[in-house]
Amino acid sequence: MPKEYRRKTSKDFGITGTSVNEGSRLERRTAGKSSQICDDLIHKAAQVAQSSATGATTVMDARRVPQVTITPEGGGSSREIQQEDWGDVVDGALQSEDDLLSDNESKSKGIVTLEHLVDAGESKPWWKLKTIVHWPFSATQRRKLNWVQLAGHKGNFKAADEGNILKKFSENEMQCFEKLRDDALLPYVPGYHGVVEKDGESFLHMTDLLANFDLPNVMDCKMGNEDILGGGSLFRARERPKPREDLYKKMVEVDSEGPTPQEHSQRGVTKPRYMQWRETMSSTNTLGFRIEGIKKCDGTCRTDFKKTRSKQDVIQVFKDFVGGNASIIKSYLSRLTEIQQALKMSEFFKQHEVIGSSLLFIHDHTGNAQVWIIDFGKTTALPEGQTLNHDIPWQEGNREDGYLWGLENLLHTLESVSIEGTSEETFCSVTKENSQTTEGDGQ
Ligand SMILES: Nc1ncnc2c1ncn2[C@@H]1O[C@H](COP(=O)(O)OP(=O)(O)OP(=O)(O)O)[C@@H](O)[C@H]1O
Ligand SMILES: O=P(O)(O)O[C@@H]1[C@H](O)[C@H](O)[C@@H](OP(=O)(O)O)[C@H](OP(=O)(O)O)[C@H]1O
Repeated sequence: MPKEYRRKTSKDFGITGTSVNEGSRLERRTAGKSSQICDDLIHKAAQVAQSSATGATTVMDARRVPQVTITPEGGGSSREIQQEDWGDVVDGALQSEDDLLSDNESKSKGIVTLEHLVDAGESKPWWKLKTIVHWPFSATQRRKLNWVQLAGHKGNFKAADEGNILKKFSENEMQCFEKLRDDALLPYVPGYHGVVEKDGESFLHMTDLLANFDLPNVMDCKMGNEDILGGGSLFRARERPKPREDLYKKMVEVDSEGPTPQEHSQRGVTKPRYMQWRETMSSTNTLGFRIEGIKKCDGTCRTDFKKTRSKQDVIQVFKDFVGGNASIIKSYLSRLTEIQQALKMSEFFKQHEVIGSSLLFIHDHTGNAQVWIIDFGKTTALPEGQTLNHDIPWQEGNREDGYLWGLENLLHTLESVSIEGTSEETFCSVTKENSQTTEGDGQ
């Protein structure tokens, strides 16, 4: 099932939020081998329901890996996760949409060429606009776009009119954009221009954040944690998840000792297990954010940050990303502080579990440096009257996403970059090869 359809249905999962735990902070643990993590999870799972380790933590404190229990659909009592839950091969029908293997080759790792959906036929009404009346689209505007996509699947985005892009439709994301129209976060999210439909396929029409930059440097930082059993993707795979070979291969590529003996023998890893492993290997569990990918102005791209975990590692990546430019770091810090303030004022943020969202950092040689909040595909509204803190640890049922905790750590990390200073400045010269748009395709 295509990802967009999976997303479309996510609102229908009947997510039942329970009381928000305002209380304790748990220490997150930075574990070594993921096999140890898995064992540890199983041993510690019994403590989850009553997990009440108390004590204030400072922002940069490492926290404990969230414990996992598997909750039957429709509520009911939780049970502890068992080794076989991770490794159970399910016969017959697929148990979850995430059991479907995703094609790793289709994951975007940097520069992509965005195609237009349009056909040359001027007389045909290819575009049916749902929420905007006028589509200012002429043949001369139909350029292919050399674009930067640091996460998600290739093909999720299409070129649109000048300065805009189309993203495959997701109900969650559309609802978020609609609500964000009147929210304090509006200046920090891509401009949203409605839903566009063509041949039964829908897209979100939004601002291309790269459009005002010249040879942009781009970084995607994924914020917060997955809600292991909540509105996030693991929710969909919680019941007897099926081991996936593609995830097993991705795990082995990073750490051959990552899989447990059972996972090795079945050559499969379930999605919840993989996602937890991802969080533990990267800085998500220790800092509340992780770097997903970077594209630099020289055209080079990196998405191999799965093991970038310590604060010092992250500092190093940021230093390299800004190429020694202290004023860029200063601009980023100031923009992040604004975002932090806006988040604290935002009604939307209070009422939503923000999962899998990223901060997109963009700067260029002119000194222009901005940060935006992107990707609301897995962001879900809480039940009426419920709100989140976003800075307390996740526990089953509390749906806390750790977003503000991650942001605070991100600010501290950038402050450290600023204090430590940067070595030498590097600049990019404009070349035809890495300029953003290519010639019109004549359609
Ligand atoms: N409005 C935008 N302007 C410029 N670049 C964007 C914009 N939205 C997304 N991107 C780029 O596309 C990448 C993927 O975006 P996004 O996370 O929204 O896609 P996705 O398909 O929902 O990803 P995932 O499957 O990981 O959730 C980002 O890392 C960024 O490089
Ligand atoms: O970053 P990685 O290591 O490549 O791992 C992917 C990443 O965690 C994505 O967020 C996730 O998509 P969702 O967020 O949509 O769940 C995808 O699941 P998928 O393989 O089921 O698409 C994972 O494979």
